[in-house]
Amino acid sequence: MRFLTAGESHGPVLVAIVEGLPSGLPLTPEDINPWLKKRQEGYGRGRRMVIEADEVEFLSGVRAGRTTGAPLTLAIRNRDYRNWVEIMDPAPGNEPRKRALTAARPGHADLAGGIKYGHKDLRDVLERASARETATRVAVGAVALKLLSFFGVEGVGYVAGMAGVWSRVPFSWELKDRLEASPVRMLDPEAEAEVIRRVDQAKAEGDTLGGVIEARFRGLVAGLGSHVHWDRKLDGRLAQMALSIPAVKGVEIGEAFQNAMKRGSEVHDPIYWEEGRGFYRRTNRAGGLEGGMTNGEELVIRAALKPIATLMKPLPTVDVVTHEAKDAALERSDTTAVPAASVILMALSAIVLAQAYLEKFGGDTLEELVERVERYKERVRAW
Ligand SMILES: Cc1cc2nc3c(=O)[nH]c(=O)nc-3n(C[C@H](O)[C@H](O)[C@H](O)COP(=O)(O)O)c2cc1C
Ligand SMILES: C=C(O[C@@H]1CC(C(=O)O)=C[C@@H](OP(=O)(O)O)[C@H]1O)C(=O)O
Repeated sequence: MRFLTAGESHGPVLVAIVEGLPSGLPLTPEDINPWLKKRQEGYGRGRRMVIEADEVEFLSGVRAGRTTGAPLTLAIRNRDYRNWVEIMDPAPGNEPRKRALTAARPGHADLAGGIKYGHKDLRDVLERASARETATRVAVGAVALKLLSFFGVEGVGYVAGMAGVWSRVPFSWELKDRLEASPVRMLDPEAEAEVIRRVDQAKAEGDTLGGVIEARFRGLVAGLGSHVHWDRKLDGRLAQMALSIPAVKGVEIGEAFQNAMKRGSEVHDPIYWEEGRGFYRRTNRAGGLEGGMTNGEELVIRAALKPIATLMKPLPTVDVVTHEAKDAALERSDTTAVPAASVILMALSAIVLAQAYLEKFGGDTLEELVERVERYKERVRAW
């Protein structure tokens, strides 16, 4: 399964084309829209999220509520486009550019993208660098998650810490639904209250915030990915996907950074076996991955998000046209997007996992795939 996305942040529409899905997968917008909504939410988001109400349209690949096996085209319209029609017009003209951006924002793609593609109006960079693009990828992730549900796999994304405050309530699947009621996708009400206070404070001071997000999957079979070649290692593939989320600068599988400072005897998860259950662990410090493969335990991936780049109290920069020292450009912006990013991390990880299932089990129809996964599960239980 492969996919491409296209679309600008303030253009008419965002699209994704997904190729390689099996036929027969039940799929309706209701499988996708709740995830798009969650991606828009979270305390600290800016005014853009009040304008948008993301909903997916199927432009190809689905008939009568099931995938056909043909490329699936997902489209999400930008409601904000009506305010940008002239500025985004593809026709020649629009010179001098309206709302041109020339004071490159430190931390955003503006300067490097401008140099690389030769744009002195840095809006030509911003429009595609914007995390708006993640709406389409989350839509693809929701399709992946739907596919995974037929293999008994479930995923969740939440915030481990943000604004300098860690959640002290460890994640458990029984508490999962509580996340939907938390404006910061945290399980710890005390931490949540303190985060909200700090977001308000940062906003009032024209500043921004980052955090640490976590995604988990349960129900995965052992043996997804492979140890035999670098580009088939699942940890590497998950990390690449995670690092492609705008503002993500660090990735951790399991308790990687804590483990690095301990002895092997304190870190590695002893192996046990039980009739009817097969191999299992009583601890999961490895985060469900060994040798670039799932080991049958829960998959745990964490990622670090830097604070948002656009500051309302701007940092010093240089104008790319005049070379004058200036304050960085002010654009409407989020104060923080950590809760949204946790949903993105889960959805994008689901894409990598769905790809790994499709590679291992093949099959052109959902029925074939499910049959093969079930047979493999039985074999592994008895192995
Ligand atoms: C959901 C989400 C929303 C974001 N919103 C903003 C924003 O409003 N303003 C901003 O400057 N950066 C925002 N970012 C981060 C920028 O997109 C990102 O920093 C930029 O593209 C540069 O890429 P890099 O940080 O990965 O180097 C957001 C990121 C995510 C994941
Ligand atoms: C639009 C989204 O996020 C945007 C990501 C973003 C950035 O620079 O990455 C900047 C802001 O864009 P705007 O100037 O239009 O408000 C965010 O709102 C979204 O997540 O759907």
